[in-house]
Amino acid sequence: MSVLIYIDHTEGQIKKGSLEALSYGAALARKLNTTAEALLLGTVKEELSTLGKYGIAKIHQAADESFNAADAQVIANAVSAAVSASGANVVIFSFNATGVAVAPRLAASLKAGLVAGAVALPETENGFIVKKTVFSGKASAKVKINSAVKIISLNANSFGIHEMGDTTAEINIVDITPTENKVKVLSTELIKGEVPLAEAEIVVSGGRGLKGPENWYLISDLAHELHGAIACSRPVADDGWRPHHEHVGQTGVQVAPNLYIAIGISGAIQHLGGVNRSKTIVVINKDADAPFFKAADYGIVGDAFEVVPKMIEAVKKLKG
Ligand SMILES: Cc1cc2nc3c(=O)[nH]c(=O)nc-3n(C[C@H](O)[C@H](O)[C@H](O)COP(=O)(O)OP(=O)(O)OC[C@H]3O[C@@H](n4cnc5c(N)ncnc54)[C@H](O)[C@@H]3O)c2cc1C
Repeated sequence: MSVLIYIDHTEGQIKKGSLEALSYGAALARKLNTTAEALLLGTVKEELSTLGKYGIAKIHQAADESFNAADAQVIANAVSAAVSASGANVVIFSFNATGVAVAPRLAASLKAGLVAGAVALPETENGFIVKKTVFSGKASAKVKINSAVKIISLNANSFGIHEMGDTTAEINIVDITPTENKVKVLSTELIKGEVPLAEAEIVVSGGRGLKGPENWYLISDLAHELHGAIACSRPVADDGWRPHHEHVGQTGVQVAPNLYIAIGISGAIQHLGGVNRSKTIVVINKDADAPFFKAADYGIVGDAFEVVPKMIEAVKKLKG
């Protein structure tokens, strides 16, 4: 019996959301009086044993390089094998693209109950009850998992990353080989020079209040100064001002940065559904009654064309 946390990675780097999942899994293991173990499929640049500082006792690694580009079904098959071998009864994923694709497949194969998008540690006094957000973050629900193996995917920024001290994790190389890929990724093209939106710590986002694509320099200049990613509301992408991969919201990319700056965006529920997991939200809008202010941590009522250049200057001054 143990808690097994799946370590997600890209380009040789462990994703920040996985560090949060490790912290969450370790806290859950302490609550259940058991051990926290982690699973890495493929290879990363980091020294794995240092992940002990998040409270992880043991890391199982299946180091076959082809896992680095495996599809969700292959990963689910491998995690399933690791769960059987380690005897884990709780499996934790990040609620990101990998978690969304892999966790349900694993649940089906293990006949396990899954709660996707958890926001707190489970209550374990009377069963195993997990709190999650529903209706695009407008409400929360408590879900009881009754199956022997339980799977949770954790919403970003809902638990935090917690270091426990300089403990070293034991590394256990496991003999799990990838099953055959049903699909094959022939090539991937990374957009160069841009901070990837879904992983960004800071996102600067613009809406129809910017009036047109010719004014987008306000968004890109601020994003550049803050080393942030650029995003937009859906109508901005629909009107062709910006590419669709930058559109955030219920029907676009879901983001959970430390800082989300919304400029000239009204704050419609469909937009908020994709950004309300951000740690800090700053809203700049000339309409004091814009709904976005209700979701904001900080708000500036003002004209973007006056406020944003001043912000850019202030950031430059701070950096200088
Ligand atoms: C099924 C469905 C799914 C949808 N999915 C999404 C989604 O995923 N993402 C999404 O974003 N939308 C989505 N929408 C659209 C959503 O309902 C809103 O229409 C959209 O978010 C509004 O975009 P906006 O805030 O940029 O524009 P507007 O609603 O036009 O708001 C512009 C804002 O800019 C402010 N403003 C104007 N001038 C200035 C200025 N000079 N300085 C500062 N502020 C200024 C205004 O006060 C206003 O608040 C969806 C809609 C539907 C029906």
